[in-house]
Amino acid sequence: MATNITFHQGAVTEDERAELLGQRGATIWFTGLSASGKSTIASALEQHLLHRKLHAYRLDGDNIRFGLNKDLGFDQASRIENIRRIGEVSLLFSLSSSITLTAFISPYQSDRDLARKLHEEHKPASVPFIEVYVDAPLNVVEERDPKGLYKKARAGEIKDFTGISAPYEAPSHPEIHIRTDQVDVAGAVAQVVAYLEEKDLIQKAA
Ligand SMILES: Nc1ncnc2c1ncn2[C@@H]1O[C@H](COP(=O)(O)OS(=O)(=O)O)[C@@H](OP(=O)(O)O)[C@H]1O
Ligand SMILES: Nc1ncnc2c1ncn2[C@@H]1O[C@H](COP(=O)(O)OP(=O)(O)O)[C@@H](O)[C@H]1O
Repeated sequence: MATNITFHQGAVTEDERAELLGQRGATIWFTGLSASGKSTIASALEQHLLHRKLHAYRLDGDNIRFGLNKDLGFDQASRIENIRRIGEVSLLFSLSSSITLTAFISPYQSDRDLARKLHEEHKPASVPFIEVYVDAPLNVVEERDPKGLYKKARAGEIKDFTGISAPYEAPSHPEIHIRTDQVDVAGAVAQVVAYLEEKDLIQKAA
């Protein structure tokens, strides 16, 4: 049977992949308390990027904690392993030229730093890693409490709950700091898009 498939010699380099697909990957790592707005902002940003015809993909609890990481709970060791695996997966997505959005509490600075190191020390070329601190005070997220989890945590029905009975280490030097008690979702997305454009990670909108 005749085919018109053209075979190319040798493996595609990372530069060639970016050239062929018209975009480079990057990982945008959202971190913050439960109900701070990570998923809401990451979803809105994903939609925005897709409508600009950019490849973007969001990793969050729904597609990671119910699949790859369904063996993990919320004790410290499980959270460390959760974030370690997500760091590895996000690197692979970004190497495939996707703009990868991760939306996990990721409460420990050391774990976020490991994910960053994995991206930045990748050979032959580092992969951009953008830490986004989705920041809202505890009283605000407790007031939002969309899933009723803070109420349960206060009542002692959920143990090791971040912000109540488990720690959250706020990023000391995030690339982007979003105060979701002060900006709305559109404003938050605009903040990230402006950063991506300024760093030439995406082209400025026409
Ligand atoms: N003990 C405890 N502490 C914090 N969160 C809990 C807990 N138990 C369940 N949940 C729900 O799980 C979501 C957080 O999962 P993550 O994978 O983002 O957590 S972590 O990064 O491993 O810390 C978190 O979802 P988000 O609200 O989207 O952050 C909660 O809905
Ligand atoms: N500025 C804002 N940015 C993001 N979410 C907001 C904002 N203001 C209010 N919210 C609300 O807060 C909640 C955040 O929930 P979610 O995005 O699931 O948080 P997380 O993923 O951090 O747990 C949603 O109900 C959202 O509508």
